[in-house]
Amino acid sequence: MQSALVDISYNQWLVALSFVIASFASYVALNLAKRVRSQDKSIARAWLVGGSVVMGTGIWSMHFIGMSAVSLPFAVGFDYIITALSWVAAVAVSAVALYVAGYSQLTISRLTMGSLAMGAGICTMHYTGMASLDMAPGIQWDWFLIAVSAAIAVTASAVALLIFFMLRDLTGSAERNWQLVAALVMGAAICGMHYTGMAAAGFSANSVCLSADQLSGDSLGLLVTVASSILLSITMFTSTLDARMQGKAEKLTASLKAANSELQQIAFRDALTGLPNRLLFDDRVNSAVERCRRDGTSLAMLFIDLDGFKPVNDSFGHRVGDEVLREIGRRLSLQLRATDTVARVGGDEFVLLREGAADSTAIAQMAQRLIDVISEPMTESGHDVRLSCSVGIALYPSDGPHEELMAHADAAMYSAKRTGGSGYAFFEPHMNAGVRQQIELQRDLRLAIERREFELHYQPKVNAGTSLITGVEALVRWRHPTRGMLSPVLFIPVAERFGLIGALGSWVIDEACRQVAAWSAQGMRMRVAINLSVHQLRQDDLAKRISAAIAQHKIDPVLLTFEITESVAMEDAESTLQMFEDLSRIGVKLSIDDFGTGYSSLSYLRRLRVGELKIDRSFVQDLEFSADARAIVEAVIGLAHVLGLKVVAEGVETAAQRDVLTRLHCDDLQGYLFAKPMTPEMMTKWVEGDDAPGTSWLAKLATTRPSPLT
Ligand SMILES: Nc1nc2c(ncn2[C@@H]2O[C@H](COP(=O)(O)O[C@H]3[C@@H](O)[C@H](n4cnc5c(=O)[nH]c(N)nc54)O[C@@H]3COP(=O)(O)O)[C@@H](O)[C@H]2O)c(=O)[nH]1
Repeated sequence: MQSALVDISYNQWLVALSFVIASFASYVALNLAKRVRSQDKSIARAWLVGGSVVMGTGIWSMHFIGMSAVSLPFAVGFDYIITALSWVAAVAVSAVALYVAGYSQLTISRLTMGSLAMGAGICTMHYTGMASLDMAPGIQWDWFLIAVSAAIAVTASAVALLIFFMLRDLTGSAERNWQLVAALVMGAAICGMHYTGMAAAGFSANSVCLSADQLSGDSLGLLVTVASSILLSITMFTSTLDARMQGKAEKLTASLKAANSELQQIAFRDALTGLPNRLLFDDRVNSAVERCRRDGTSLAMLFIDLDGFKPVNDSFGHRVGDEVLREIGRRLSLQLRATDTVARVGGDEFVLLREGAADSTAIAQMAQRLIDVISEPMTESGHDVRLSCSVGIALYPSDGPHEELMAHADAAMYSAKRTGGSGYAFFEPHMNAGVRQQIELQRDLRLAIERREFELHYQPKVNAGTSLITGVEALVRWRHPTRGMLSPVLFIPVAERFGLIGALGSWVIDEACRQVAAWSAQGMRMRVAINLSVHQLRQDDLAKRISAAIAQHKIDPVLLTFEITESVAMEDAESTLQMFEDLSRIGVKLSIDDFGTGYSSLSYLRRLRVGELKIDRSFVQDLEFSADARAIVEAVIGLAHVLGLKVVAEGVETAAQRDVLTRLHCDDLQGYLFAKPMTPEMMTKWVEGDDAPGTSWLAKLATTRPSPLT
């Protein structure tokens, strides 16, 4: 027979306190849930363990304070062991919650399993906690309210998980505000479960609490509140600090990653097309060759050179040319298989590497496909462009060691070009003759740059009217250890092709400056003209390098003239204009070499800050016999004078040529008639010539003299 139940009343302050603790614990729990998602697995694990203890303690204290809020008409106390077990249950619930929160996605099954496990844990904690009140007679339970409290526990857990996953994408104050709202909702849900659970318990009026002598006392609730609040606050502080540090570390890692990929992009990518550059391509070839050796497979290298790109660049301008190259890069990329690599290795040159090249028929089909896609018309900046390409193919291992593969593919490409372009050719040994020589020359050239095997020779220019020397042109020679003195015609193109012209050109500039300084020291104020190749002209720091050499040798910049061929000056008008501006700003003079072989426009010439035109040797040679050549030279001289430019005729070999040029008012003359290029020592003697040594550096050439040959 059941006895009458006592009316349970609650201390409202403690109820309110239990709500605050529940909300605080929820707020901290939401913070901790983010920490267990740390990238660093060991940090995540540490937060899971520590977080479960703290969060469990927080929830448990709420429950404990809630139990203490009940006022019963008899003394109560809590069984030590059972109370400790209820704490263990709270920690276990927290571990489940944090574990589920650690997943990157909340699936239905995770939500269901997680909330059921958490609900079960909360109920276990609560009812174990209730069981720590050892009552006689026992507590009379209202099973309906128990079921409701269990439902609230499961629902509150589900809501907590959902809220956490929803909050994850928020940042800053929005995140903090919503976290607070969510914590209050969760606090209310936890209290709802707890007090429903409490309402399910009925105590007989004649009950005695057998554990009254164990955990008890009025200040116990306060003690638990203070202890758990301190614990929660410390955890909250640590977690916030960790989040900040991790945020900073993540930002640092992200910016390091970005800087790294930017560096990679610069180092290994062609800036214009974004394709791999020569460096990256060589690296891929090395790896591919390794695989071929290991697996006994083969690979193909296709060298693709555009037919007709230069006229497009010249007529439509550099910007359209760039767009065309980008489009070609894109078209080639679309033809790639996952293991292929395509790179841009020169102005209009691309190379494609195909691993596991099955047979030559398949490769030929591929080459034809590349030609077809490149030949498709394109419209760039309103200009219709139609190009084609020549493709040279070299296979590994059949076409030789991999160091020579690109040169062989290149040679095959030239062979395809020679037969009219828009076609492909497989490498054949007879194509190799020139290639091998170029490779050897390139190798020797690298050593020569290190060993300084070069010399500058100087050829005078004389005034057509007075025959006074007006300056000299510096011409480089290579004293090859076995082949003797080599002409720049042989090695300058190789230096340009293999990227060595920068180093060689810098040496020439430095040596010419040194010689100007040496002549100055001897009392000879000699003007020296230096040739610049296209690659040098496109070096951003060219003006800086020249300035540095001028400063180092302490010479007057006006004594230096830089000669750039007309076709190079025309190739990229905008950047040429810019570079000429930069060079004239440092005080050096500029001259257009081989004039008449390119297609300069008058307006362009006016904008270029040049002071001199050099008429190409081919016109000079025809002067004696061709009226046309005379007419052209006369027109060029007239035009140059109108523009305020000095005219130099190069390649003057006969007295008759000299006389015609003098009659046409050409300013200066240069050629074998006066002297061949010579060493600086010979040049000094030649200059001093008939005059008493050291009296004057001006050699008055009344008649042509036999020239010292090199
Ligand atoms: N980028 C650089 N180019 C350079 C440098 N040094 C030379 N060069 C270029 O190499 C080309 C060949 O030069 P070189 O063999 O020295 O021939 C020069 C003269 O020897 C030759 N010349 C001079 N007078 C006559 C002549 O009466 N007849 C004749 N058949 N040849 C003659 O002409 C060359 C000079 O030409 P140019 O430069 O156009 O004034 C040549 O293109 C050089 O420019 C270098 O350091 N860097």
